[in-house]
Amino acid sequence: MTNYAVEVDGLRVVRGGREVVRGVTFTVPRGTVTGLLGPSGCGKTTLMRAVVGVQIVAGGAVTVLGHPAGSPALRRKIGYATQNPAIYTDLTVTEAVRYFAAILDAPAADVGRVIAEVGLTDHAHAVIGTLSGGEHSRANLAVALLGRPGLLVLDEPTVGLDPVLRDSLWDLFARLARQGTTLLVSSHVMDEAARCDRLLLMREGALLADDTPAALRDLTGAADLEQAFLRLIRDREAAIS
Ligand SMILES: Nc1ncnc2c1ncn2[C@@H]1O[C@H](COP(=O)(O)OP(=O)(O)OP(=O)(O)O)[C@@H](O)[C@H]1O
Repeated sequence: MTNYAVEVDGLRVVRGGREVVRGVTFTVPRGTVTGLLGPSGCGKTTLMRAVVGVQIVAGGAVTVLGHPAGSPALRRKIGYATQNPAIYTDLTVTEAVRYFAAILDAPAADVGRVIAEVGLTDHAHAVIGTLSGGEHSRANLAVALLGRPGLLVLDEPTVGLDPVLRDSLWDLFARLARQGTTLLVSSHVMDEAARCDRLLLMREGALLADDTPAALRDLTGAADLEQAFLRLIRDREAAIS
């Protein structure tokens, strides 16, 4: 068994006639939280879609938990929470999570567990359409946790959450990683980068860096990761011109 949950080699993706992922290569070690960071439109969602196996790719290879991305063998091994919650708004949180648990063949006890893990126990019987944006996206995240998938791919799971909730979700991600789950989490909030074991910094469809937060600070001499990212961009642009 390889030590990597995700292996991406020379991935290229064309969308709307434009190459939006341009020959990206990286690995994600098992049992870690890897942050995928970069400005809006840099290709984070597209890269995640390729890992989940729902993106047509123009070139390269994506291997997930030892199988080619999109293989039927991976169907229950990946939890994917998209940016736009895909959960029925006319059901209660418990009804919706129970519905997906049945589809995924997840144990019945998982329903209460995942609702508690995203901090929605007090809203378990609220209709999803009446929840706030942050609660709605946490209900969506709960579905991704069903069945304890080996890989969680979470697209901006903390958008719209207050700092306390964001902090508790990052605690949850770290706890899941300690239990052996691998997490690939996108964000464009740089202060969340410090909570990751490894960072993939993306810009304009290419990877600027693939390292630990500490190594990125050392490499750039920057005090915080936002500055480190800006310095990497500046150095890259200076090298090109
Ligand atoms: N369905 C689509 N058709 C054509 N182009 C698309 C499509 N979806 C995304 N793109 C383009 O692909 C590029 C990468 O988009 P992507 O959604 O992967 O970026 P992102 O980094 O996730 O952005 P954000 O942080 O805003 O979600 C963008 O230039 C976007 O305009």
